[in-house]
Amino acid sequence: MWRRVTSLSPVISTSKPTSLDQAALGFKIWRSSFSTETPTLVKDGPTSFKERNLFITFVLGGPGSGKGTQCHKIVETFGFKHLSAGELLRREIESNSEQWSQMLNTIKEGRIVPSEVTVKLIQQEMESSDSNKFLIDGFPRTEENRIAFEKFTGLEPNVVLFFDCPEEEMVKRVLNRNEGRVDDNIDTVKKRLKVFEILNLPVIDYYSKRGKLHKINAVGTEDEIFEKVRPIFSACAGK
Ligand SMILES: Nc1ncnc2c1ncn2[C@@H]1O[C@H](COP(=O)(O)OP(=O)(O)O)[C@@H](O)[C@H]1O
Ligand SMILES: O=c1ccn([C@@H]2O[C@H](COP(=O)(O)OP(=O)(O)O)[C@@H](O)[C@H]2O)c(=O)[nH]1
Ligand SMILES: [Mg+2]
Repeated sequence: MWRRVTSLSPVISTSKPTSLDQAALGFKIWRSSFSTETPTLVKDGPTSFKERNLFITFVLGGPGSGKGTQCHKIVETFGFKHLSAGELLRREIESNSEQWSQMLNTIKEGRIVPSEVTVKLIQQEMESSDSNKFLIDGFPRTEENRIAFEKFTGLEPNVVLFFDCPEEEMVKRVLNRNEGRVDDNIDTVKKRLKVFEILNLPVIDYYSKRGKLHKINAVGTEDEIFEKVRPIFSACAGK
């Protein structure tokens, strides 16, 4: 039986760091030097971020819920710069960066890469872009990701989108995605769904409580879903 993973009152506490939660899920933990108390990135972010008056959108949802697809439509219509956290990690793996094999194993097992790595990649992309409107797709995945992003960039999202999709539909879409991804197989998808429920729903809950969350029913055609997304940005973009 598939369930709809939309409960916003998770049994798991929202305030604990992910390493414990990942351990609770039975995962081996990728030990990183990272701790939110010992930053290796620039704490509070580069001053240029504050001067740039950025508009940040986080795009969340389970695997296959349509985040990337809707981001492309938002970019076409509203001209955001799209940063997919998963794509940035896959690019790092392909470039044989220092920790590529740990990243690859983490993704294969559906676990979450340490915040230090992901935040650094996102921050670098934001620094090198002229855009002042960013769609950050598939991040933050955990409360620890969220806290690390805020701490190191000094930024918070203006808007958070949550594509709410039944598990059965997400599984069907992922297994038909056909992009040759190492994590698009039934075993990894089951793990990713579990990780989504335990680690990502608390982040969604956090933004819901702060009035930033736009929950969108992600069942329907791509165009039907985009018609629910459009009004969220029309108000600020005049379209
Ligand atoms: N509304 C939709 N209905 C059916 N298939 C969809 C829909 N939106 C996206 N897809 C397809 O589902 C797969 C997963 O979509 P994607 O945007 O990559 O999701 P995510 O980034 O959330 O994992 C892709 O093959 C995509 O073409
Ligand atoms: O902030 C992130 C984003 C992605 N991932 C890893 O990258 C995988 C693929 O992420 P992506 O967003 O591309 O997957 P999608 O949800 O779009 O299918 C995830 O399962 C994680 O293993 C991660 O560790 N941290
Ligand atoms: Mg995606």
